[in-house]
Amino acid sequence: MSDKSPPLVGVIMGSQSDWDTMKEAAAILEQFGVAHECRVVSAHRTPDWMNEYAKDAEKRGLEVIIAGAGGAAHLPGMVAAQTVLPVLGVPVKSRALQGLDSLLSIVQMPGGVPVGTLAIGESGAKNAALLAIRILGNSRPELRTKMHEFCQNQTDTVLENSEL
Ligand SMILES: Nc1c(C(=O)O)ncn1[C@@H]1O[C@H](COP(=O)(O)O)[C@@H](O)[C@H]1O
Repeated sequence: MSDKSPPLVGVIMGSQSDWDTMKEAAAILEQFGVAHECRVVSAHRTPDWMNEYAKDAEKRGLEVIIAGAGGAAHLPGMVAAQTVLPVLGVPVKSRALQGLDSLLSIVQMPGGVPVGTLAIGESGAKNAALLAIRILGNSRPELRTKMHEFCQNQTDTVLENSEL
């Protein structure tokens, strides 16, 4: 994003082909004015880069990592294994199995290595960003206020359009 402040949220994904899904997370972070970075990082294809990214994240000032991947989606879990930052996993919809493979790869972590797993696809990406902002909002009153406004607007919009 154009903001020069250091990123608080890292949005990473296994492939450029995941961007159509993961851009929903970036859009929400943009909307709330949360400094973030978006990177392609793959446990399978760029394992050394993934290790470096996960290990450096905390000292670079990141506070939450959103990791999206499809198919054999090992990225969120492998990143969570190498950082104590909260990791939110987004199962990207796969062509062969519609994302069920991605979901099961991300959600069944062994006890001791948590990944907060979201829904498959774009809703999951959007909610991952909203959850990241709720986490950041615990210590940032301005984000807490914006989250109250977001929820109120959402409710108002539904109520205004409730007559069919
Ligand atoms: N699941 C992973 C990982 C990983 O977990 O490290 N790296 C790439 N991929 C996934 O492979 C799918 C197909 O990738 P391509 O479209 O590049 O062939 C993507 O959804 C990506 O997340």
